Formats: sequence, C-alpha cells, structure tokens
Amino acid sequence: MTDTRIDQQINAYLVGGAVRDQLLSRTVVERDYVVVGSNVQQMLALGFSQVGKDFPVFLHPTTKEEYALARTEKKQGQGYTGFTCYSSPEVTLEQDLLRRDLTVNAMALDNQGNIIDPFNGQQDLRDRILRHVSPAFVEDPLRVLRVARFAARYHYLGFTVADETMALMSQISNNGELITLSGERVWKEIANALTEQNPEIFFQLLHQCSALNTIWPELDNLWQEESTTSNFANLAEVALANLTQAVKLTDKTDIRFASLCLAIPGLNLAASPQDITELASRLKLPKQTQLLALKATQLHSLVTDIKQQTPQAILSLFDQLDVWRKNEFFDDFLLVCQATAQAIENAPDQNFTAKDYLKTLLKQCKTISAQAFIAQGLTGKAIKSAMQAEKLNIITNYPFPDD
Ligand SMILES: Nc1ccn([C@@H]2O[C@H](COP(=O)(O)OP(=O)(O)OP(=O)(O)O)[C@@H](O)[C@H]2O)c(=O)n1
Repeated sequence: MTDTRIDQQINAYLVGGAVRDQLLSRTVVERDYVVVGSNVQQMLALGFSQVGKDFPVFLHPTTKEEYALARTEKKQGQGYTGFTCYSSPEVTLEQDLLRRDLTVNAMALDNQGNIIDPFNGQQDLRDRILRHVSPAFVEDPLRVLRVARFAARYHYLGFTVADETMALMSQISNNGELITLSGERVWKEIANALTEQNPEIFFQLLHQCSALNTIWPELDNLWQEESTTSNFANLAEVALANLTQAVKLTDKTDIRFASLCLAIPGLNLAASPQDITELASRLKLPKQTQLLALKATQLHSLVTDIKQQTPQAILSLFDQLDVWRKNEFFDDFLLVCQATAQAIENAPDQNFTAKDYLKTLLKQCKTISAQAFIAQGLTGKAIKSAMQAEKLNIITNYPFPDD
C-alpha cells in the first residue's frame, strides 16, 4: 500500500529492472525508484530511512521499497569501487538514466504511467537487443558479467548482445579490469546466472569476450581441449551440455555448478581435490557448493561405471558421501551424475538406472540398525563392523541388474 501523502511530496519514478520486466510482461520482483529534486533532509523528514552508505538510498516508510536520489557517477580509480557519486536536487532524471548500463535498464515510469525513455530502450526491447547506454559502460567491469547474465535470462525471448556492446565487454576484459572484481561479486553473478533458464549462454558469452579467461580460466581452457566423444567438438561443449541437462533436472545452483566442474579434466581426478579447494577460495564458493563439486568430481566415475563396482566400492561410496546422515546431499550428487551421463550420451530422457539402483540399495542398507547387534551383546567397534558386514551382504545380494 502506498502512502499518497508522502508520494505527492516527492517526484519519484519507477526505474531499472522493474520497468524493463513490466514491458516484457514478466513478473516484477523488486521495485526501485529514483527521486528527482529532493535531498537527504526532505527524505528523512518524510519518514524515509536511509540505507545507502555510498550514495543516498532510502526505504519508503510503508512499502519499504528503495528510493534513491537522482545521481551521476564518475569513475575515479580502477575497477568496480572507484566511483564518485554526485547527487543534488539539480540532477535530472535523464542524467540519472545516462549513468546506467543498458538501454533496456535505463527507462523510467512516472506515476501517470508515462514512460521516459531517452535512450530508446523500448525499441531495443522490441528488437531483443541488449545495448549499452553510453561509453561510460566501461567504467564498471561488473557490467560484463551483468550483460552476460541478462543474455542468459532473456535468451528464450530471442535477446542478443549488440556487437558494439560485445566490443566494449572485450575491451574491459582485455584491459585487465576484471581482476579488480572481488571473488564474492563474481560468484554472486555466476550463482545468479546459474539460476537462469539458459545459463550456458552466460559462459559462452564470457568466453567470447575473453572474460572467462580471467574469472574461471579452468573452464575457459576447455574450448581448447578436444573431446574424446564424437558428439562434442571440445570439452567446453561437454561442460555446457552437462549444464543444460542439469537445468532440465533441477533448479539448484550447486548441482548446476558441479555439472560444469565435471567436464574439467584436472578436477576430475580423485587424486586432486585441491583443485576444487583452490577454485573455491578464489571464487568464494559457499561451503555446500564446494562440497558437492568436490565429491562429484572425485566420485562420479564410480556411478558412471556402476557395473564394474565391487560391493566394497559401493559401500565406500556411501560412506564417503555420508549418505547415512545426508539424504539430500546424496540425491544432489546423483543428479550431477545423471546430468553428465545423459548429456554425454546425448540422451536427455533416457532412464538413469544407476540412480534408482543406488537409492534402492541405500534404502535397504538403512534398515540395518545398531539395536539388533546391541541386543546380541556386541559393543563398541564390533557393532560398527557387524553393521558394515550386514550392509555388504545386502549389496552383494543385490547386484546391478543386467541390461
Ligand atoms: N552495475 C550496475 C548495476 C545496476 N545498474 C542500474 O541499476 C538498476 C538496478 O540494478 P539491479 O537491481 O542490480 O538490476 P535489475 O536491472 O533490477 O536486474 P535484476 O532483475 O537482476 O534485479 C539496473 O536496472 C541498472 O539501471 C547499472 O547501471 N550498473
């Protein structure tokens, strides 16, 4: 509910993603406003609370939506943080829109429903083009990742990046500006891109403009690595096919991320878990994301070659995945294996029997409880040994079914 008394006293415009998504008939998740002709004192007097520390952003007293004073930005130092913001009642709406990244993000809507569109964002929306607003685009290297992310999000609508914008993205990347982005920022963009409908577009574009080379060189190298399967020209195609299949199977970022990791040869070896750890510290991966990528790269081949596994190897797989305590983690691990297996076979709808087999086995193994052995008088380590033996027995008596 908006408070009309407050809204009548300021000159506010809906801006950015909300206008863009409204025009695309997509659900608007967040509404941001720009306020023209006001100042900090007036906003506070109207009951807004200030939240921005680098520039004046306020929360509306009733809706809690974000209202920022119109501002200009000027690049000072290197990288993402080197900006000076200037806000004053004289800064116009057009000046505020000019500092923005893409024309489709640089439109405003007034409270009468009029669209203010000085950079032809509506035309670019109709033409399905992501185009930068001004040469100042290059002042913020994060925009390289943002544009790739928007391209991934709107790919299903036919959006592409304008050639001249791609040229600026390459320029930023080749000038080494991406190094100034913190691991956290980069991971945030990657994680967001992974939630989109076509995240493979994000990585493809970042490769094309030479950004991937800096932010995730191990993945970028795959474009040079030949694939051993005839379905794919190089390992990058394998990685992106894994990801595309993972997207079909799940919304979970961790699974989608791990499916990409499986195509990276260095990470694929059980003997080199430190590779993931190194990647994790560089990209500031959340613990769970790291753990799934690590376990999936180390252990997925046991599932791919399930027919060759001894009962001991299967039990060891269960133990290493801590399946006795972590149901959901095991399910996630199996989905990573499934995505890769189906992608490699180029059979997205094929049954992944290894998953059903392992889940059934696990269910049976979980019926074994310590109680029965305690009742037999066993104590301490003997209980654990007896339980392991019983689990092995179950696995031995339930081999993987022949085709
Ligand atoms: N590096 C950035 C970040 C933001 N913006 C501008 O600030 C607006 C709001 O930013 P944000 O909320 O991050 O993006 P949205 O466009 O709302 O996108 P999303 O749907 O992902 O939230 C953008 O539309 C854009 O006009 C920008 O120009 N450059």
